[in-house]
Amino acid sequence: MSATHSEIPLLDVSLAQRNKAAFIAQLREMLVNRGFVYLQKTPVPTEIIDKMVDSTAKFFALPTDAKEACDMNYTAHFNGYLRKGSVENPTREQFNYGDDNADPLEGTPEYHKIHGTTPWPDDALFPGCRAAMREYYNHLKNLSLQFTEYVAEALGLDPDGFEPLFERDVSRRQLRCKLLRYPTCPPSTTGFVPHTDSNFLTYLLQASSEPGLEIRKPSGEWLPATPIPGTFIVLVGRVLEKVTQGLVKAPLHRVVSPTQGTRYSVGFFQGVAMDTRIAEVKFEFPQEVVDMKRARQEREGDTTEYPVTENDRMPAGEVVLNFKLKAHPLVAYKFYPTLFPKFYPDGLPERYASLVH
Ligand SMILES: O=C(O)CCC(=O)C(=O)O
Ligand SMILES: [Fe+2]
Repeated sequence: MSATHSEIPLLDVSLAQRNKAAFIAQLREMLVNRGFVYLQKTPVPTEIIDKMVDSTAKFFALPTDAKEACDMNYTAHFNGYLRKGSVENPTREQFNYGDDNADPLEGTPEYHKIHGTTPWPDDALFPGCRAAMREYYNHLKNLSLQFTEYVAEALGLDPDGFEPLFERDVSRRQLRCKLLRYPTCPPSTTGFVPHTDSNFLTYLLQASSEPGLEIRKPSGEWLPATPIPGTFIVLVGRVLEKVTQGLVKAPLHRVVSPTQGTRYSVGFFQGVAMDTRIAEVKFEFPQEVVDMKRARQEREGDTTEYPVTENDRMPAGEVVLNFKLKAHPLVAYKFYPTLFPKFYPDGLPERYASLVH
């Protein structure tokens, strides 16, 4: 079943230049009432998107040993290739990359190591891979900087209202690109389990025509997030939900594997500064927006509260690192020896022992 047009909130980003007030009003309605938006007519040029779509398929088509030469377990930074077969990725393959000029600064806390270089494929095997992906990253970075201002305005803050959450040095922002490949599977095979994103905002490019992404509606039904060429789906993450006390909600979403063809997607994940402690950041939102939230909560019977948790008192980078160390035992073993025993008191799980080298 495909989604009806009215269920897909399409936002024309070029409207911001022509009629800012109308644009902000539309964005506010979409953010508060849905938690996701399809952006169309963004400043990201079509040829940059096309090149990224092409590069994504080409990366995964590399021989296995070329992909494994970029294994995520070769660096401390959770960038690189992740073969299928792990608990979080039973069927899909993944490649993560971040900023190439981002190795941790001397004397910073250990969790600053989450930010760093990427093991790229050999340029002789895939000429131009890194350049095309870097170009896409830079465009998405600019989009995220601009869109964050729009989100602040839509929620009644000044355009730079969310700045206290982010790294002051724009070159050290917590941004990561994640390429995904979902192969053909039997009907109803999970490609990625239902989850909410943990970050601030996610900008998702569906890089093929195969369906599969679904977003849960408040009624509990799953809405197919049909791929629409030239659009990015922006999903609210849990940090944004938390710092707005639920003015905007992080939508639950999942991927059902394709039953024919191959599905590709590219997520661009925007996180807050590594040293930000969510509990220490406070915003004042106008009554008008708070009233929209109340109306939505009443409609949906939503009584969620947002108490301060232990994680909210910790630096955001430490929260991310703890989560990643649980998912990547070999990286914990090789690069975080002082933290390793806390997460793996019985040592490295058996199936990883053969991979230590
Ligand atoms: O592949 C997709 O379209 C979505 C992936 C996703 O939700 C995620 O990796 O967080
Ligand atoms: Fe997600």
